[in-house]
Amino acid sequence: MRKALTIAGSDSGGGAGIQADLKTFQELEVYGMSAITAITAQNTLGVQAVYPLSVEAVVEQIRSIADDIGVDALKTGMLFNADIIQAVSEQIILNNWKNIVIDPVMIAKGGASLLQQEAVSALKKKLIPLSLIITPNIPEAEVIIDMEIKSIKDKEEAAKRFIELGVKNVVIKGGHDTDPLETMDLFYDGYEFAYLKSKRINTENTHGTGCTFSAAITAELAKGKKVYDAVVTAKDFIQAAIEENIPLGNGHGPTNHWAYKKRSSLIK
Ligand SMILES: Nc1ncnc2c1ncn2[C@@H]1O[C@H](COP(=O)(O)OP(=O)(O)O)[C@@H](O)[C@H]1O
Ligand SMILES: Cc1ncc(COP(=O)(O)OP(=O)(O)O)c(N)n1
Repeated sequence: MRKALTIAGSDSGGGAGIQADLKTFQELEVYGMSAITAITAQNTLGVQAVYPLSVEAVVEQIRSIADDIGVDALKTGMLFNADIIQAVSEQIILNNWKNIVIDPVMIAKGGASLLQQEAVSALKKKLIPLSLIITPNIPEAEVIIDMEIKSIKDKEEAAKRFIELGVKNVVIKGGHDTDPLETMDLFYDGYEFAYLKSKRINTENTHGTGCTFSAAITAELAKGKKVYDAVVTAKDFIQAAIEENIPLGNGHGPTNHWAYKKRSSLIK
């Protein structure tokens, strides 16, 4: 059984964070494990409260997993502060883990901050150089790379600058693109660009799309897929999950983690 770890925050509403990651791991048939960095009180309307855990609590969870079960691939989501980023980076080096997916979560849909501003520098200096792939949305890429992204050319330039930070691959996601009909995720491995396009689904229920997308990449890497192939599967997974989104609550509802597998079994 292949094993995937998520180091991220808990979303009590179940649409994003640890909960979205574990649902995705399950659907893609890898064994899911978690190290929780923060507990959020959250629902479809937004984040009502954030309770970060201590560095010690985060490290102890990672150690318990590393010492006994092992990890084939891991992703990070909400890391909240520079001390947690430093500690997670140290654990990655100590365990010589290579299949590292960074979802540089910064701000939730309702505007709540999930990463302290001063932690961006630790993310750039400590964690990004250790990672196999990073999956920023456009606002996150703009903060990390410190440039405006308005066009495909800008996305390409930002992708090149990510590689200069030491990460091996990057996907700049297109959920925040202005095109009303299409989303385009730009993949770059330092050599070639690939443009992953899909029909934009007209829905408010997109809570947790970034978490689910990066968790799907992690699951596929854990199974031994090549990076680009993992990204292509993740794009199909998130497209199906958004198309069959679940209208729960009064705000941004979650995506449907069952949709991809349900469709695959119908195709067989
Ligand atoms: N309305 C939509 N229709 C189709 N795909 C979408 C839509 N919104 C987001 N996506 C896809 O979901 C994934 C997450 O993207 P994005 O929303 O940019 O991330 P985040 O949740 O981190 O802000 C990407 O693959 C993106 O193309
Ligand atoms: C605990 C937690 N982690 C991450 C997020 C952000 O998730 P994301 O997939 O970027 O989705 P939205 O916040 O845009 O819906 C979160 N909200 N909570």
